[in-house]
Amino acid sequence: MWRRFAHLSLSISRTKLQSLQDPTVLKLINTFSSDAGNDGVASSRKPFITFVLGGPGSGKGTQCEKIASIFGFAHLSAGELLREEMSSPSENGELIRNVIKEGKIVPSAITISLIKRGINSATSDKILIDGFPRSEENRIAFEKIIGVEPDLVIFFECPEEEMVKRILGRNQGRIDDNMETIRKRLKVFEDLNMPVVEHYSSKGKVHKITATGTVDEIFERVRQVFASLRYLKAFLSF
Ligand SMILES: Nc1ncnc2c1ncn2[C@@H]1O[C@H](COP(=O)(O)OP(=O)(O)O)[C@@H](O)[C@H]1O
Ligand SMILES: Nc1ccn([C@@H]2O[C@H](COP(=O)(O)OP(=O)(O)O)[C@@H](O)[C@H]2O)c(=O)n1
Ligand SMILES: [Mg+2]
Repeated sequence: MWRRFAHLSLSISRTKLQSLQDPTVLKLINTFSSDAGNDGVASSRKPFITFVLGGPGSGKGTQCEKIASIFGFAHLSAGELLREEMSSPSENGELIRNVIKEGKIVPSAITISLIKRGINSATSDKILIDGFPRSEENRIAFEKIIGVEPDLVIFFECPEEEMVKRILGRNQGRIDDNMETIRKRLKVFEDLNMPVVEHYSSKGKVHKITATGTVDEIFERVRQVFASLRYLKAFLSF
């Protein structure tokens, strides 16, 4: 069982922290103080899990790399893990290829087993899970198998035409970066991924980031969210 993540070995009192009146900090105090321990991953300590969501091409991967390098998070991209699995001699390779080519969602059991392996081998207990959960089915299966909810959800909001422009300029040779698959991915995003964003919004876990502008302008918005985590960390021993 994971130990309480920030098991209240506070250097100052909870009351004093709450007197700071910063809504992000208050939300995180509640998050850190709740015991969501489970045996879903093989760590004695519950990792701090951030889901990073947004439409295809909204800049999730780009921003995650910066968050990882500046704030010391491990970055697990669900799409990247699936592409690696697809290219390895895996029994699921053909299935994954067909699903990705169609812009659909790979069965949760496959994706979650890759994520679980990633969490277990991560060198940081702060984890970014990029591009997951992509559907309510993904979300419910993760919460059941891993046994925790995310501590934080970042949602990149970006207009469709900007996402399409970025994907078409990405040039990574991906089998799904063509106009026919992009259309399907945008529809899957609206139909299946937005309900996940709405679910976590209703739980007060979502930080919505306007994902237009330069990479650095967007990162400045992201940085503020993570800077408040770091600020909180100064008061908590974890
Ligand atoms: N703010 C931005 N402005 C212009 N291009 C961007 C921006 N952020 C990312 N890109 C580029 O857009 C493409 C998609 O970004 P990526 O991070 O792969 O998005 P996602 O992971 O959400 O699909 C990449 O080629 C990336 O370099
Ligand atoms: N949780 C996930 C994540 C990705 N995928 C598949 O992998 C594809 C690429 O995901 P990705 O996250 O790399 O794509 P981008 O949003 O980064 O462009 C998706 O369109 C899905 O087909 C999935 O099935 N389940
Ligand atoms: Mg990506």
